[in-house]
Amino acid sequence: MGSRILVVGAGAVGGYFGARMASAGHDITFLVRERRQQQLRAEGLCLISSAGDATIRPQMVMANKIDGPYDIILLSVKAYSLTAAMNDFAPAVGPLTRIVPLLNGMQHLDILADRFGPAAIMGGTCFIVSKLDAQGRIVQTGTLPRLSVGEQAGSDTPAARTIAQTLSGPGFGTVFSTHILQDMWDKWVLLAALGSICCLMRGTVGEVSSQPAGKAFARAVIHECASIAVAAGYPLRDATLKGTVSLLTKTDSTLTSSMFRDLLQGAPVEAGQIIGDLVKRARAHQVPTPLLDLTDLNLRVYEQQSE
Ligand SMILES: NC(=O)C1=CN([C@@H]2O[C@H](COP(=O)(O)OP(=O)(O)OC[C@H]3O[C@@H](n4cnc5c(N)ncnc54)[C@H](OP(=O)(O)O)[C@@H]3O)[C@@H](O)[C@H]2O)C=CC1
Ligand SMILES: CC(C)(CO)C(=O)C(=O)O
Repeated sequence: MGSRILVVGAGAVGGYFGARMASAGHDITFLVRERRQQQLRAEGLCLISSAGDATIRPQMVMANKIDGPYDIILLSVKAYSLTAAMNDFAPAVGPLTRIVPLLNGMQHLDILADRFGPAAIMGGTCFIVSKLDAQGRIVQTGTLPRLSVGEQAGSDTPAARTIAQTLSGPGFGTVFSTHILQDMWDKWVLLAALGSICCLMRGTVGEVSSQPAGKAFARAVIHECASIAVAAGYPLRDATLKGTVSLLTKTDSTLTSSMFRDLLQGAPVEAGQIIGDLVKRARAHQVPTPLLDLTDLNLRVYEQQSE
């Protein structure tokens, strides 16, 4: 019998990967709340995607109807929804359940381990540019999305490989990683730098980099983020760092971070998870981060205005 998979968060990320896996025949159930359930019942779960549009009729469950443990929980809520989500999906966690979080940043790993035990929590990360439109459809743009999963300890076990094989489908690539914490740090450096570039300058990568001082600014932000990774014991490989610099200094790039897109819509942002936690780690290692401090301040003011 195949694994029972609960996707927690039928939004831009979980909805995309979950729908793709469901269309490949995996046993996928989405944990949803009232409003999203009604929307998905009425319209289906619709993907508008560079990898091909699709609409599925998703299998859904509300928190009070969870009927026992699932084998895998794919977690894709925003960081500020994590505590409430953990309370909601707790009945789906049994002694053998593995939780694969796709949140950006790192601090959710400790929060999840405190609640469900370290053995339940795998490492995970994803590359996807997606958002929900006004009708609740998932709009994915750009290159083929990718999901990476692995044991936090880096062990290569048949069980972990099976989970990676299970979390697969058309319309995205899956990587089984034996260095998932490094992958998560690599992604965090990229994302914190991208978030800082876009949020501080209120523009796309290309809009910033095509200004005279833009590339130097982008490089300085990346350097700050990367130096925190070094101090934390997860230095980026030269090729990874070069790739990040190249991606974030392209003058014709329309890339933005999901945090910036949220900010433009006046929505809550994951400032604490993506920037605040990185600044905290920088202070702990005495790494100076004047540009990230500015982003942190900028986003705190935004959050205060939104209260
Ligand atoms: N979007 C992107 O391009 C990328 C995002 N990420 C990361 O992925 C994570 C998820 O982001 P994203 O998918 O964009 O966010 P979205 O806001 O699009 O989706 C989050 C979903 O979680 C649901 N949710 C929250 N709490 C609960 C709960 N208690 N029970 C059930 N559902 C719940 C929300 O449902 P409801 O409608 O009920 O509020 C919403 O549909 C973030 O950490 C983000 O940084 C990573 C890579 C790219
Ligand atoms: C860096 C990027 C665009 C890639 O997935 C992302 O994670 C985000 O915007 O949240």
